[in-house]
Amino acid sequence: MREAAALGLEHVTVHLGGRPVLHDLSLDLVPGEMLALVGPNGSGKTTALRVMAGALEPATGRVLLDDAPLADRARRMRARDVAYLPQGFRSHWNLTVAELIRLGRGRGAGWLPGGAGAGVRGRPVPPPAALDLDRLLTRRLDDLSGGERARAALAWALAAPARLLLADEPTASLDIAHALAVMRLLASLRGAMTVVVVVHDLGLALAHADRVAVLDGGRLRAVGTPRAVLASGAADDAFGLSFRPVATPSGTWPVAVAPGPTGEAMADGA
Ligand SMILES: Nc1ncnc2c1ncn2[C@@H]1O[C@H](COP(=O)(O)OP(=O)(O)OP(=O)(O)O)[C@@H](O)[C@H]1O
Repeated sequence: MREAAALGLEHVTVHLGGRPVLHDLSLDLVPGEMLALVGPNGSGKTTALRVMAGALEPATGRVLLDDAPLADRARRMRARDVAYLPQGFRSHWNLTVAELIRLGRGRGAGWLPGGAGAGVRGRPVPPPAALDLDRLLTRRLDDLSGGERARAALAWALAAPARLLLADEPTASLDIAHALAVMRLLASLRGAMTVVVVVHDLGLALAHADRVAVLDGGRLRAVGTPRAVLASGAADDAFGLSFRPVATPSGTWPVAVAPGPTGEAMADGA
């Protein structure tokens, strides 16, 4: 099996529209980990992901993939190692779901229709059913709902042979059950792939990621285990809310909670 990718950002600064958007961002991904990137709107999550994907050149600093500058890698080689799922991904063509997935495979991978267990160069490839796509394979993208299209887009990204997945809000348009299924699926790829996922639902992020990175105002405010990040207060500061872990009937999940509209927690039994 090929090793999961190691990626590092070294003192990355990005300016967009004449404004600094990322400030001196340094972050090392642990090979095979799942890292959730969280932060308020406009905090720089998409920009950071684009830099990691090599889609955006930093003004200063550099990006290393397996200890070599990403910028030195030919675009085609980059695509073989890094699967980047942009926010609100749209295909140029009105393909069927199966065709879109084949397009992903065209980046050198092998999608296995309906087959689980086998994989791409040793990496397991989830079957379409893992994204609830098995009944949608012959449907065209324009005829799908937003959430169905989002799941097809993730399948496209996962069909690549990449060892690093950069997924920008893959759960944004999904219902709670599909969002949970996607996070569980990404978590199941740990070890074989390094996964960075931008997610707005802090509960999902904290419950599934090995580590969480909090961006705020283009700066990295905290990075660490969900428990440590929650305890650091970085999320509270970034969002201006109060989050805390709660015990659930299924165990001690670090679920993020915020006050209700009145500023009060919901009363027991309400
Ligand atoms: N092309 C651009 N030109 C100028 N400013 C930009 C450009 N793209 C993004 N920005 C600005 O950069 C900042 C970071 O944007 P980015 O998309 O990285 O944020 P984000 O954390 O992903 O936000 P969201 O949660 O809303 O998706 C924002 O203030 C945004 O307005």
